[in-house]
Amino acid sequence: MMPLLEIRHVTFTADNKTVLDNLDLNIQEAEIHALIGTNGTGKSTLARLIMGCEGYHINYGEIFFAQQKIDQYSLQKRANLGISMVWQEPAYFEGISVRNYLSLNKQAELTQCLLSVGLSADDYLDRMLDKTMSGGERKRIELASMLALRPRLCILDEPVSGIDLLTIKNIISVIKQIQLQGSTVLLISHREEIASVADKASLLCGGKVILTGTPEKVIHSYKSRSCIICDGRECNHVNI
Ligand SMILES: Nc1ncnc2c1ncn2[C@@H]1O[C@H](COP(=O)(O)OP(=O)(O)OP(=O)(O)O)[C@@H](O)[C@H]1O
Repeated sequence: MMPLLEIRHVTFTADNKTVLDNLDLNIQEAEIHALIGTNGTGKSTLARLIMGCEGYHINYGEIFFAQQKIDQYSLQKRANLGISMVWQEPAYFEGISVRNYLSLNKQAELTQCLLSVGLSADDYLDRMLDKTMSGGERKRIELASMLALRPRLCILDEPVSGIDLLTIKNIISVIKQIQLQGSTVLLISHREEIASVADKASLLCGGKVILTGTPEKVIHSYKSRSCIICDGRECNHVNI
């Protein structure tokens, strides 16, 4: 089966530093694929390269989405193909209410979307997504927007950072719900309880994907071989 997202031999250099080095990664349609790796190994950088963010152009390699080569496409064109992301740091949207941001017509759907992330429609629908809302609240609403938007590929970068412990269970079920609604999910997370909801996982180290397998296998390898040793600069694990 052809993967939905295919990253072939991607190299990315920033400030004379090779962040991603001949990286390969395949993500199959409808799977939740967790991407694991220590701080600074390039997980968010890879997400930005897939999205097509400003300043993020691959130096070498190719990125295919649904069999189209997308690595030269603009962010907008990729978004139109159905690639969407919840950022590690949730954004502010001045002048936009939660109701408009979620842009669903039916009140019942809006209510359900917010309930999924543990928020009440009565309290939140008419609030603004600006500085009057906390980071965790904005993050939850961004996650709810994936349920509303139903993108073909949903990239979640550390979906529970800033989320309180009591809400983490809701977020895990939202990730599963996003998949059930038909999205493929690239799930970036350090946290075992989050990564273990995935169908498959990949371990990033030294700018490369060095292992792909079940989340259990990849988490075990990550913990026992401790990528902290190589600190993302020089990988001792390439020969796993
Ligand atoms: N535009 C850029 N300019 C300079 N350095 C960059 C740029 N983009 C990424 N980097 C560097 O690439 C490395 C990887 O960063 P990235 O944020 O992708 O790591 P990460 O794996 O997502 O880390 P974390 O788990 O801490 O979120 C970092 O050392 C970062 O400073």
